[in-house]
Amino acid sequence: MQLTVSDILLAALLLVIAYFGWRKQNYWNRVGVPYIPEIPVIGNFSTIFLQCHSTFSYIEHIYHHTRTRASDFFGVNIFIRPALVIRNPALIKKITCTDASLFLNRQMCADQFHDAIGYYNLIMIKDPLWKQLRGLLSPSVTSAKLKRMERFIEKVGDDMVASLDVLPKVRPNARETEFKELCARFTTDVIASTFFGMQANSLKDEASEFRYYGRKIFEYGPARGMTMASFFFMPELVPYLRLKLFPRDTEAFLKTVIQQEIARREQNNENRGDFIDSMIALKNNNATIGVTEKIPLQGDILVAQAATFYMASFETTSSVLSFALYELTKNPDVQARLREEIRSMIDKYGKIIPYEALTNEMPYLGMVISETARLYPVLPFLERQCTLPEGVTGYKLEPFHDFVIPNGMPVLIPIYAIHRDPQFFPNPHKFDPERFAKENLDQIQPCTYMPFGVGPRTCLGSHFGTLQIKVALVKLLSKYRIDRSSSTPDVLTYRKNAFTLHSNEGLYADLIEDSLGNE
Ligand code: HEM
Repeated sequence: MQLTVSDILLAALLLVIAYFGWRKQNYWNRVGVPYIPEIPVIGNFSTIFLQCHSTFSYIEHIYHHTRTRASDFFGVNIFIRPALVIRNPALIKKITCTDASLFLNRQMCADQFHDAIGYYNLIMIKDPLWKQLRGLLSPSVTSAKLKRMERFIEKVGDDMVASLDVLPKVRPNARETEFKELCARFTTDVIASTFFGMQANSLKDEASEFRYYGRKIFEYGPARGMTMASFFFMPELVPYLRLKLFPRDTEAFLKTVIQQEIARREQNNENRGDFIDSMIALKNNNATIGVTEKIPLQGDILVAQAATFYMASFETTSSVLSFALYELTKNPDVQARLREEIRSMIDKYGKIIPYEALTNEMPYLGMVISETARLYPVLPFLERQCTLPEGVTGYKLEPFHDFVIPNGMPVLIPIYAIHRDPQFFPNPHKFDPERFAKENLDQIQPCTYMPFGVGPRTCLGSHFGTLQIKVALVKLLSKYRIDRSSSTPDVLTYRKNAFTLHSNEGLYADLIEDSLGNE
């Protein structure tokens, strides 16, 4: 038999693949950490990358795997890179809070040179630039700023109810709607109005540009799905493939509208006290980030901040809001109690419930939202990367284990699986807002409830997101009671090609006119 050059090359390639496969499998064996067996070389997340499984179901599967369920943590391989998944809440606390300074970064990363908007933003950027940027952006979401935004959110809430009022009736006083699209339109209009001072009109106009381009960010067809998976699972590939965090046309749209708005306000000397004004102030004060090289917050870098707040805001908030409405549909007792609370506030304050009352006087509303965010966390896992000072090669996990996390290793915190673990939340699949009643809060262990993340890198918009959900629920439930419709799904399954929690099923319900308080 004669061997050709291509036979020899193929054999050599297979040998290299087999060697890497063996080394990877061997890594977790060598360091004595339980691990999830995988397809050699391709790693544990290949089926996610190829969009065969939902990330959420897969994370839950490996979390309860017989090989790992008794351990504080276990190993997985993200293609050829070993990563650690942490199960033990005390260890999560140690890594994300006590020793947070060594785990400030996420491993996902955009291309610094060809994707300024994807790279220079709070979600992707690495410390120390992250700390500087967070310090500059935090003042734009203080409670004083949120209080000022409330009237704009109320206005969008009224638009949302008006958009329901014109739906065709399926029975006298009953209309049917689908909550996912409704909520995405609500949160799109809110972020455009409150942060950018613009009318997105997505509740009124199906062809709204804001909604069209926003939808494209989270619409994961095969190409976009793999692009997003590369940011998470293979960040090294991102610069080579020139991948961009935002779809190109969405980026162009956001760039144009944000730059035009900045220019318009500067020309007219207009100040609305919103996010765009904060961006203008940063630019005019010559704010910079960077240690040796100072990078001015101007041009694309300024746009990057507005664009990522837009991305981080509308999908997350609408996800929690739509699942809350779905659970209220399925749990009429919870809904009745919540409507009673809303009725008492309307009796006290009238139709516009002040910011302070929404925040401090509606405990049941807060409990319903907290329980929704437990059962339906937006992300499957949080991720961090071990980043040690020069000269230090490893982070010791003692007294938990003698394993030492090497510099650069990704660490995953499987929040979806932890939130649904009966050890931490008895009867975990039951929607039970009582878990978050004041008298029950001490039963929730630290670092078992993390819908907004944990530690210094936690969500910057958690209060803003919660406020939007509160306003929307109050507006909708003061006018309508929600009933099951013939299309309300009993059980939900999750999309395989999404990194945020998305049901395959539409969240349909009947809206029954049943106004609280005087019209
Ligand atoms: C209910 C709605 C929301 C949920 C459930 C949510 C959830 C999250 C989660 C889980 C993280 C990762 C935290 C971590 O790694 O520890 C995050 C980060 C972030 N979120 Fe949210 N989010 C919501 C709304 C918002 C809103 C409205 C905004 C903006 C106005 C926003 C802006 C951000 C930003 C900028 C980060 C990155 C923070 C950093 O790395 O410093 N989020 N969010």
